[in-house]
Amino acid sequence: MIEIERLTKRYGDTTVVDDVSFGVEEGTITVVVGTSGAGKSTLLRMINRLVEPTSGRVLIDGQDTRSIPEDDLRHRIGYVIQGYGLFPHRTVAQNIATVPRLLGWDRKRIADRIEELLDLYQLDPAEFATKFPHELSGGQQQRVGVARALAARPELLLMDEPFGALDPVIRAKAQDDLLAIQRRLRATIVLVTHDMEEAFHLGDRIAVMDQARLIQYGPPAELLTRPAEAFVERLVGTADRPFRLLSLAKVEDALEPGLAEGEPVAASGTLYEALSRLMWCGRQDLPVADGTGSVIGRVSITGILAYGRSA
Ligand SMILES: Nc1ncnc2c1ncn2[C@@H]1O[C@H](COP(=O)(O)OP(=O)(O)OP(=O)(O)O)[C@@H](O)[C@H]1O
Repeated sequence: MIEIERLTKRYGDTTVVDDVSFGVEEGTITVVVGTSGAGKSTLLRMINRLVEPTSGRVLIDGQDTRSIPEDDLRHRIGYVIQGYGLFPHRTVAQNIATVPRLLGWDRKRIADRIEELLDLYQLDPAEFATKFPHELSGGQQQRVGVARALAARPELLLMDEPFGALDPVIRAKAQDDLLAIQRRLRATIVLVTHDMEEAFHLGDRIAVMDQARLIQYGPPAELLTRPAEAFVERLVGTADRPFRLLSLAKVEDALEPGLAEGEPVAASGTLYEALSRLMWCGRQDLPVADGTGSVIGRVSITGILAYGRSA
Protein backbone atom coordinates (compact mmCIF):
# COMPACT_ATOMS: atom_id res chain seq x y z
CA MET A 1 0.00 0.00 0.00
CA ILE A 2 1.31 3.44 -0.96
CA GLU A 3 -0.04 6.38 0.97
CA ILE A 4 0.39 9.89 -0.34
CA GLU A 5 -0.32 12.34 2.44
CA ARG A 6 -0.86 16.04 1.88
CA LEU A 7 1.95 16.34 -0.67
CA THR A 8 2.71 19.94 -1.58
CA LYS A 9 5.35 21.49 -3.82
CA ARG A 10 6.01 25.19 -4.11
CA TYR A 11 8.52 26.95 -6.34
CA GLY A 12 8.81 30.47 -4.90
CA ASP A 13 5.28 31.80 -4.63
CA THR A 14 3.84 29.26 -7.06
CA THR A 15 2.21 26.11 -5.73
CA VAL A 16 2.49 23.41 -8.38
CA VAL A 17 1.12 20.54 -6.25
CA ASP A 18 -1.34 21.58 -3.59
CA ASP A 19 -2.09 19.34 -0.62
CA VAL A 20 -2.64 16.10 -2.56
CA SER A 21 -3.56 12.90 -0.69
CA PHE A 22 -4.57 9.45 -1.94
CA GLY A 23 -3.80 5.80 -1.36
CA VAL A 24 -2.73 3.17 -3.89
CA GLU A 25 -3.67 -0.45 -3.18
CA GLU A 26 -1.11 -3.14 -3.87
CA GLY A 27 -1.46 -4.78 -7.27
CA THR A 28 -3.50 -1.95 -8.82
CA ILE A 29 -2.95 0.76 -11.42
CA THR A 30 -3.66 4.36 -10.49
CA VAL A 31 -3.66 6.79 -13.38
CA VAL A 32 -3.00 10.47 -12.74
CA VAL A 33 -4.67 12.48 -15.47
CA GLY A 34 -5.05 16.20 -16.08
CA THR A 35 -4.21 19.12 -18.30
CA SER A 36 -0.69 20.24 -19.13
CA GLY A 37 1.00 21.96 -16.21
CA ALA A 38 -1.48 20.54 -13.67
CA GLY A 39 1.40 19.17 -11.59
CA LYS A 40 1.20 15.49 -12.55
CA SER A 41 4.90 14.89 -13.20
CA THR A 42 5.90 16.83 -10.13
CA LEU A 43 3.55 14.71 -8.02
CA LEU A 44 5.03 11.53 -9.48
CA ARG A 45 8.60 12.69 -8.88
CA MET A 46 7.84 13.49 -5.28
CA ILE A 47 6.85 9.86 -4.78
CA ASN A 48 10.41 8.68 -5.54
CA ARG A 49 11.96 11.89 -4.20
CA LEU A 50 13.45 13.01 -7.49
CA VAL A 51 11.66 16.18 -6.39
CA GLU A 52 11.78 17.01 -2.70
CA PRO A 53 8.30 17.84 -1.34
CA THR A 54 7.80 21.23 0.32
CA SER A 55 5.54 19.43 2.76
CA GLY A 56 3.61 16.19 3.15
CA ARG A 57 4.90 12.65 3.04
CA VAL A 58 4.77 9.32 1.20
CA LEU A 59 4.50 5.98 3.00
CA ILE A 60 5.39 2.64 1.41
CA ASP A 61 3.88 -0.15 3.48
CA GLY A 62 3.76 2.25 6.39
CA GLN A 63 7.39 3.35 6.02
CA ASP A 64 8.05 7.06 5.45
CA THR A 65 10.18 7.42 2.29
CA ARG A 66 12.28 10.03 4.07
CA SER A 67 13.63 7.28 6.30
CA ILE A 68 14.73 5.17 3.29
CA PRO A 69 18.21 5.89 1.83
CA GLU A 70 17.93 7.33 -1.68
CA ASP A 71 19.65 4.39 -3.37
CA ASP A 72 17.32 1.89 -1.72
CA LEU A 73 14.36 4.00 -2.72
CA ARG A 74 15.43 3.97 -6.39
CA HIS A 75 15.64 0.18 -6.23
CA ARG A 76 12.30 -0.20 -4.57
CA ILE A 77 10.52 2.16 -6.93
CA GLY A 78 10.83 1.63 -10.70
CA TYR A 79 10.59 4.68 -12.96
CA VAL A 80 9.73 4.80 -16.65
CA ILE A 81 9.72 8.01 -18.64
CA GLN A 82 8.61 8.89 -22.15
CA GLY A 83 12.05 8.64 -23.77
CA TYR A 84 12.56 5.19 -22.10
CA GLY A 85 16.02 6.34 -20.96
CA LEU A 86 17.77 3.16 -22.11
CA PHE A 87 21.55 3.18 -21.88
CA PRO A 88 22.56 3.42 -25.57
CA HIS A 89 25.86 1.55 -25.24
CA ARG A 90 24.43 -1.36 -23.30
CA THR A 91 22.59 -4.30 -24.79
CA VAL A 92 18.97 -5.10 -24.01
CA ALA A 93 20.09 -7.73 -21.48
CA GLN A 94 22.54 -5.35 -19.82
CA ASN A 95 19.90 -2.64 -19.64
CA ILE A 96 17.42 -4.98 -17.97
CA ALA A 97 20.12 -6.24 -15.61
CA THR A 98 20.94 -2.75 -14.29
CA VAL A 99 19.17 -2.82 -10.93
CA PRO A 100 19.55 -6.56 -10.21
CA ARG A 101 23.32 -6.09 -10.70
CA LEU A 102 23.40 -3.15 -8.32
CA LEU A 103 21.53 -5.32 -5.84
CA GLY A 104 24.19 -8.04 -6.19
CA TRP A 105 21.98 -10.77 -7.67
CA ASP A 106 23.98 -13.75 -8.94
CA ARG A 107 24.41 -14.31 -12.69
CA LYS A 108 21.95 -17.16 -12.97
CA ARG A 109 19.20 -15.27 -11.23
CA ILE A 110 19.78 -12.21 -13.42
CA ALA A 111 19.83 -14.32 -16.60
CA ASP A 112 16.59 -16.07 -15.59
CA ARG A 113 14.91 -12.78 -14.88
CA ILE A 114 15.98 -11.28 -18.23
CA GLU A 115 14.62 -14.30 -20.03
CA GLU A 116 11.36 -14.24 -18.10
CA LEU A 117 10.77 -10.54 -18.84
CA LEU A 118 11.68 -10.80 -22.54
CA ASP A 119 9.35 -13.81 -22.80
CA LEU A 120 6.57 -11.89 -21.12
CA TYR A 121 7.01 -9.17 -23.68
CA GLN A 122 7.22 -11.66 -26.53
CA LEU A 123 10.73 -10.55 -27.44
CA ASP A 124 12.68 -13.70 -28.27
CA PRO A 125 15.69 -13.66 -25.88
CA ALA A 126 17.91 -15.36 -28.47
CA GLU A 127 17.28 -12.51 -30.86
CA PHE A 128 16.89 -9.49 -28.61
CA ALA A 129 19.13 -9.95 -25.56
CA THR A 130 22.26 -8.86 -27.42
CA LYS A 131 20.74 -6.03 -29.45
CA PHE A 132 21.49 -2.39 -28.70
CA PRO A 133 18.70 0.17 -28.20
CA HIS A 134 19.27 1.83 -31.60
CA GLU A 135 18.53 -1.53 -33.25
CA LEU A 136 15.03 -1.60 -31.77
CA SER A 137 11.78 -0.01 -32.90
CA GLY A 138 10.13 2.61 -30.69
CA GLY A 139 7.64 0.07 -29.39
CA GLN A 140 10.38 -2.45 -28.59
CA GLN A 141 12.45 0.20 -26.80
CA GLN A 142 9.39 1.08 -24.77
CA ARG A 143 8.90 -2.55 -23.74
CA VAL A 144 12.55 -2.93 -22.77
CA GLY A 145 12.24 0.27 -20.72
CA VAL A 146 9.35 -1.25 -18.78
CA ALA A 147 11.12 -4.62 -18.46
CA ARG A 148 14.16 -2.85 -17.02
CA ALA A 149 12.01 -0.96 -14.52
CA LEU A 150 10.33 -4.22 -13.44
CA ALA A 151 13.52 -6.29 -13.31
CA ALA A 152 14.11 -6.24 -9.56
CA ARG A 153 10.40 -6.58 -8.73
CA PRO A 154 9.96 -3.04 -7.43
CA GLU A 155 7.27 -2.44 -4.85
CA LEU A 156 6.00 0.38 -7.01
CA LEU A 157 6.38 1.34 -10.66
CA LEU A 158 6.06 5.00 -11.64
CA MET A 159 5.38 5.72 -15.31
CA ASP A 160 5.39 9.24 -16.76
CA GLU A 161 3.64 9.39 -20.14
CA PRO A 162 5.19 6.01 -20.97
CA PHE A 163 3.38 5.68 -24.29
CA GLY A 164 3.57 9.34 -25.32
CA ALA A 165 6.04 8.77 -28.14
CA LEU A 166 4.23 5.82 -29.74
CA ASP A 167 1.88 6.00 -32.69
CA PRO A 168 -1.76 5.13 -31.92
CA VAL A 169 -1.70 1.49 -33.07
CA ILE A 170 1.50 0.56 -31.25
CA ARG A 171 0.32 2.59 -28.30
CA ALA A 172 -2.86 0.53 -27.95
CA LYS A 173 -0.83 -2.68 -28.09
CA ALA A 174 1.65 -1.32 -25.53
CA GLN A 175 -1.23 -0.49 -23.19
CA ASP A 176 -2.70 -3.98 -23.53
CA ASP A 177 0.71 -5.57 -22.93
CA LEU A 178 1.21 -3.46 -19.84
CA LEU A 179 -2.19 -4.51 -18.48
CA ALA A 180 -1.46 -8.19 -19.11
CA ILE A 181 1.96 -7.99 -17.49
CA GLN A 182 0.70 -5.95 -14.56
CA ARG A 183 -2.05 -8.51 -13.86
CA ARG A 184 0.43 -11.35 -14.16
CA LEU A 185 3.09 -9.80 -11.87
CA ARG A 186 0.52 -8.05 -9.66
CA ALA A 187 2.64 -4.92 -9.93
CA THR A 188 1.56 -1.68 -8.27
CA ILE A 189 1.69 1.17 -10.75
CA VAL A 190 1.13 4.93 -10.73
CA LEU A 191 0.99 6.21 -14.30
CA VAL A 192 0.76 9.80 -15.53
CA THR A 193 -1.01 10.68 -18.76
CA HIS A 194 -2.96 13.54 -20.29
CA ASP A 195 -4.98 11.04 -22.33
CA MET A 196 -8.36 10.27 -20.79
CA GLU A 197 -8.88 7.21 -22.98
CA GLU A 198 -5.64 5.76 -21.66
CA ALA A 199 -6.75 6.56 -18.12
CA PHE A 200 -10.04 4.69 -18.59
CA HIS A 201 -8.36 1.78 -20.28
CA LEU A 202 -5.63 1.24 -17.69
CA GLY A 203 -6.80 2.71 -14.40
CA ASP A 204 -8.26 0.74 -11.53
CA ARG A 205 -8.46 4.21 -10.05
CA ILE A 206 -8.09 7.59 -11.65
CA ALA A 207 -6.74 10.72 -9.98
CA VAL A 208 -7.82 13.89 -11.79
CA MET A 209 -5.59 16.92 -11.31
CA ASP A 210 -6.27 20.51 -12.30
CA GLN A 211 -4.14 23.51 -11.42
CA ALA A 212 -2.10 21.73 -8.75
CA ARG A 213 -5.11 20.25 -6.98
CA LEU A 214 -6.48 16.72 -6.91
CA ILE A 215 -10.12 17.25 -7.76
CA GLN A 216 -11.31 13.64 -7.92
CA TYR A 217 -9.96 10.23 -7.06
CA GLY A 218 -11.93 7.08 -7.67
CA PRO A 219 -12.67 4.15 -9.96
CA PRO A 220 -13.44 5.00 -13.61
CA ALA A 221 -17.14 4.27 -13.09
CA GLU A 222 -17.33 6.93 -10.43
CA LEU A 223 -15.87 9.57 -12.73
CA LEU A 224 -18.52 8.68 -15.27
CA THR A 225 -21.46 8.58 -12.93
CA ARG A 226 -20.46 11.14 -10.32
CA PRO A 227 -18.00 13.67 -11.77
CA ALA A 228 -16.84 15.88 -8.91
CA GLU A 229 -16.70 19.08 -10.94
CA ALA A 230 -17.59 20.41 -14.36
CA PHE A 231 -13.90 20.04 -15.22
CA VAL A 232 -14.05 16.26 -14.73
CA GLU A 233 -17.22 16.09 -16.77
CA ARG A 234 -15.51 17.89 -19.65
CA LEU A 235 -12.45 15.70 -19.36
CA VAL A 236 -14.52 12.51 -19.34
CA GLY A 237 -16.42 13.84 -22.33
CA THR A 238 -13.27 13.75 -24.42
CA ALA A 239 -12.95 10.02 -23.96
CA ASP A 240 -15.46 9.05 -26.61
CA ARG A 241 -13.73 5.91 -27.80
CA PRO A 242 -15.09 3.72 -24.98
CA PHE A 243 -18.57 4.96 -25.76
CA ARG A 244 -18.14 4.19 -29.41
CA LEU A 245 -17.00 0.70 -28.47
CA LEU A 246 -19.98 0.26 -26.20
CA SER A 247 -22.37 1.30 -28.93
CA LEU A 248 -21.01 -1.53 -31.07
CA ALA A 249 -21.36 -4.21 -28.38
CA LYS A 250 -24.52 -6.00 -27.29
CA VAL A 251 -25.94 -6.27 -23.79
CA GLU A 252 -25.59 -10.04 -24.03
CA ASP A 253 -21.81 -9.58 -24.38
CA ALA A 254 -21.65 -8.33 -20.78
CA LEU A 255 -24.40 -10.54 -19.37
CA GLU A 256 -23.89 -11.57 -15.75
CA PRO A 257 -25.75 -14.18 -13.74
CA GLY A 258 -28.08 -13.10 -10.95
CA LEU A 259 -31.06 -10.90 -10.30
CA ALA A 260 -31.50 -7.15 -10.36
CA GLU A 261 -34.37 -4.78 -9.77
CA GLY A 262 -35.95 -2.46 -12.31
CA GLU A 263 -37.30 -2.48 -15.86
CA PRO A 264 -35.36 -5.06 -17.92
CA VAL A 265 -33.14 -4.04 -20.81
CA ALA A 266 -33.11 -6.11 -24.00
CA ALA A 267 -30.24 -8.57 -24.47
CA SER A 268 -30.07 -7.49 -28.11
CA GLY A 269 -29.70 -3.79 -27.25
CA THR A 270 -26.30 -2.08 -27.16
CA LEU A 271 -24.17 -1.69 -24.07
CA TYR A 272 -24.20 2.04 -24.74
CA GLU A 273 -27.98 2.08 -24.36
CA ALA A 274 -27.77 -0.09 -21.24
CA LEU A 275 -25.17 2.21 -19.68
CA SER A 276 -27.32 5.26 -20.46
CA ARG A 277 -30.32 3.55 -18.84
CA LEU A 278 -28.28 2.60 -15.76
CA MET A 279 -26.98 6.13 -15.34
CA TRP A 280 -30.36 7.66 -16.03
CA CYS A 281 -32.14 5.55 -13.40
CA GLY A 282 -29.22 5.73 -10.96
CA ARG A 283 -28.84 1.95 -10.54
CA GLN A 284 -25.73 -0.20 -10.39
CA ASP A 285 -27.44 -3.02 -12.32
CA LEU A 286 -30.62 -3.91 -14.23
CA PRO A 287 -32.24 -7.18 -15.33
CA VAL A 288 -31.75 -8.37 -18.91
CA ALA A 289 -34.57 -9.93 -20.95
CA ASP A 290 -34.33 -12.01 -24.11
CA GLY A 291 -36.55 -11.70 -27.22
CA THR A 292 -39.43 -13.54 -25.49
CA GLY A 293 -39.33 -11.20 -22.49
CA SER A 294 -37.84 -13.76 -20.07
CA VAL A 295 -35.21 -12.46 -17.68
CA ILE A 296 -31.90 -14.21 -18.42
CA GLY A 297 -29.54 -12.35 -16.07
CA ARG A 298 -28.40 -8.84 -15.34
CA VAL A 299 -26.09 -6.14 -16.63
CA SER A 300 -24.10 -3.81 -14.36
CA ILE A 301 -22.08 -0.61 -14.66
CA THR A 302 -18.94 -2.38 -13.49
CA GLY A 303 -19.54 -5.24 -15.93
CA ILE A 304 -19.98 -2.82 -18.83
CA LEU A 305 -16.81 -0.94 -17.93
CA ALA A 306 -14.89 -4.20 -17.61
CA TYR A 307 -16.15 -5.16 -21.06
CA GLY A 308 -15.13 -1.74 -22.45
CA ARG A 309 -11.65 -2.16 -21.07
CA SER A 310 -11.13 -5.62 -22.45
CA ALA A 311 -12.58 -4.76 -25.87
N1 LIG B 1 11.86 23.01 -11.27
C1 LIG B 1 10.81 23.83 -11.45
N2 LIG B 1 10.88 25.13 -11.15
C2 LIG B 1 9.82 25.95 -11.32
N3 LIG B 1 8.62 25.54 -11.80
C3 LIG B 1 8.49 24.25 -12.12
C4 LIG B 1 9.56 23.33 -11.97
N4 LIG B 1 9.13 22.11 -12.37
C5 LIG B 1 7.85 22.27 -12.75
N5 LIG B 1 7.46 23.55 -12.60
C6 LIG B 1 6.14 24.10 -12.92
O1 LIG B 1 5.19 23.35 -12.23
C7 LIG B 1 3.98 23.21 -12.99
C8 LIG B 1 3.60 21.74 -13.05
O2 LIG B 1 4.54 21.05 -13.85
P1 LIG B 1 4.42 19.49 -14.13
O3 LIG B 1 5.50 19.12 -15.08
O4 LIG B 1 4.34 18.77 -12.85
O5 LIG B 1 3.00 19.44 -14.84
P2 LIG B 1 2.36 18.26 -15.68
O6 LIG B 1 0.94 18.19 -15.24
O7 LIG B 1 3.16 17.04 -15.60
O8 LIG B 1 2.41 18.88 -17.13
P3 LIG B 1 2.71 18.17 -18.56
O9 LIG B 1 1.54 17.25 -18.83
O10 LIG B 1 2.74 19.33 -19.50
O11 LIG B 1 4.00 17.44 -18.44
C9 LIG B 1 4.25 23.85 -14.32
O12 LIG B 1 3.67 25.12 -14.35
C10 LIG B 1 5.76 23.93 -14.39
O13 LIG B 1 6.15 25.03 -15.14
